[in-house]
Amino acid sequence: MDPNTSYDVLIIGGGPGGTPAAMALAQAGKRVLLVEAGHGLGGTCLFEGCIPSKIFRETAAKRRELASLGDFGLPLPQTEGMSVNWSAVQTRKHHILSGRAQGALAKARSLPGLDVVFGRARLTAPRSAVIETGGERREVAFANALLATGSVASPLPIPGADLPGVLDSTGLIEIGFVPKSLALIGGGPIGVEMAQIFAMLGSQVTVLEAGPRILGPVDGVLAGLLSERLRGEGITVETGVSVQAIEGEGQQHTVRYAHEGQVHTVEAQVVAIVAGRHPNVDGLGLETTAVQHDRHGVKVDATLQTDEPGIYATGDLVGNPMFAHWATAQSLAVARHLLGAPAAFPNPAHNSAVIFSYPELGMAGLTEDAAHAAGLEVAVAEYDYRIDARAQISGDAFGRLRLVYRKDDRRIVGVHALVEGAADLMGEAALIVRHGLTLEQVGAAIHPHPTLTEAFGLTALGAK
Ligand SMILES: Cc1cc2nc3c(=O)[nH]c(=O)nc-3n(C[C@H](O)[C@H](O)[C@H](O)COP(=O)(O)OP(=O)(O)OC[C@H]3O[C@@H](n4cnc5c(N)ncnc54)[C@H](O)[C@@H]3O)c2cc1C
Ligand SMILES: NC(=O)c1ccc[n+]([C@@H]2O[C@H](COP(=O)([O-])OP(=O)(O)OC[C@H]3O[C@@H](n4cnc5c(N)ncnc54)[C@H](O)[C@@H]3O)[C@@H](O)[C@H]2O)c1
Repeated sequence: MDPNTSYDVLIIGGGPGGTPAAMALAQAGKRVLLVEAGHGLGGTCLFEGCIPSKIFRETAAKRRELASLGDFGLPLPQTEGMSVNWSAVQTRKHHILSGRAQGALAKARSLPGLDVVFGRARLTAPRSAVIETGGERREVAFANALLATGSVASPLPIPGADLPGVLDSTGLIEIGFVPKSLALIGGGPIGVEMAQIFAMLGSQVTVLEAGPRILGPVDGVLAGLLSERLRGEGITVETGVSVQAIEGEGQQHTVRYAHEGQVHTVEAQVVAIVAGRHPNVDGLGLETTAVQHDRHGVKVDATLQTDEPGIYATGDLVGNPMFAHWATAQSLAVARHLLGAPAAFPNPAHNSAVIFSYPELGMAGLTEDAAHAAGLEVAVAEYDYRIDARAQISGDAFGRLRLVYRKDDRRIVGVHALVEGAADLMGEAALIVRHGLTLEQVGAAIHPHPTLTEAFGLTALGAK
């Protein structure tokens, strides 16, 4: 075999589902080809998702903080209606993104066994692929492949969805101004995060959600509290709607939707469709292999192997859950598996995540509903962050902690926290559910005072 065109492992997609496996396999001595269609390593998470959206949130949160400084004995003049230098925010974003992409590429290029190629890969048979870069074509053979091409925004089949001024989440990440008004179609993690970011920056925001509530799969009590918070901050949240059409052009749009049998309209300068994402299989050449997929994702077994022996898939391409850290955990597990090492494939019952709403909503393990659906007999111990010392000191004593535990052995199977700072509580939460700690074990740990994490011990000790 030609060593220039033949690889131990071909990895398609340089996001969190592809790059970690590429590096781990190359570090272990495998000859690996990593192909990325974009212009840098990092995927949706780095260029259009996790990182840029949190960069925007940081600016929005700082603006909000400045506006509340008077409550902390620091009255500043003219914080009300403070303008936002949006081009400076976008420049800061580009700076962070390019620095991170350069760092990832430098690390990848330092590994002798790893070839990184920027181009589009397409499978041509179960053990071969073609890579197209500009006008050039290169054919490669491989022993194993990992497909990690992620997901793309799902379009809405309604009139006006393809109007030039109607954006998806990538369009919002690239937007050149803070809109006066913004209508978001979809109240999932993207809709909620964007709603609060732009509302904090001064936009008049409407969220139109088809389901009975925003953030359908998360803890219902916390989603309800967050929904109240959004409404209290002037965001219009409509649930149970059926969006019918988008009209308008340039800077003025009208969204028509039905709600409880009545037709309503909302006017907005910018409309964004953020109604879910689906696996990115287009042009991947899956039809030349036995790999099977449907609209939810590529079919895989417990070792993330597809129906084509030797070809694996990870991350958003496999479907829900769609999180960067989940994609990375899968990627590293596939690498270990291919190296013949014991691999712990990630278990959804142990996943953790944070919705970067305001306040943050963190979750690890099962919700109460998911535990019941799994046939577990569970109870919930709750803590109200209004009485919490740290939350009171921070000036935002709002939110709830909910520990879902099994009634038989008092093991905690789910941790759900809505409080500003919840993101940093999820490390402990992930360990609690991953290792099945009991209420008594968590209660016995000494949590420092005054911190938000104290609530874990207090809630565990106070459970019936
Ligand atoms: C607005 C937004 C905010 C988000 N925020 C968070 C967050 O805060 N936390 C979190 O955990 N998750 C977040 N996510 C989800 C997260 O971005 C994804 O779950 C994660 O990026 C999935 O990683 P992946 O590697 O599977 O796919 P991707 O990151 O999408 O990477 C796939 C890569 O494959 C490349 N590719 C596609 N086709 C080909 C081809 N034929 N040849 C070569 N390369 C190809 C693409 O260019 C892309 O770089 C967010 C997503 C969005 C859209
Ligand atoms: N902080 C994070 O970890 C984070 C942040 C953003 C996105 N993400 C990930 O990215 C993925 C995509 O996020 P998303 O929010 O687009 O998807 P989602 O599928 O999680 O939510 C989409 C929402 O849109 C609603 N919807 C669907 N069709 C609709 C319609 N016609 N009209 C109105 N509402 C409609 C759905 O009911 C749902 O509530 C998610 O899987 C999520 O895990 C994660």
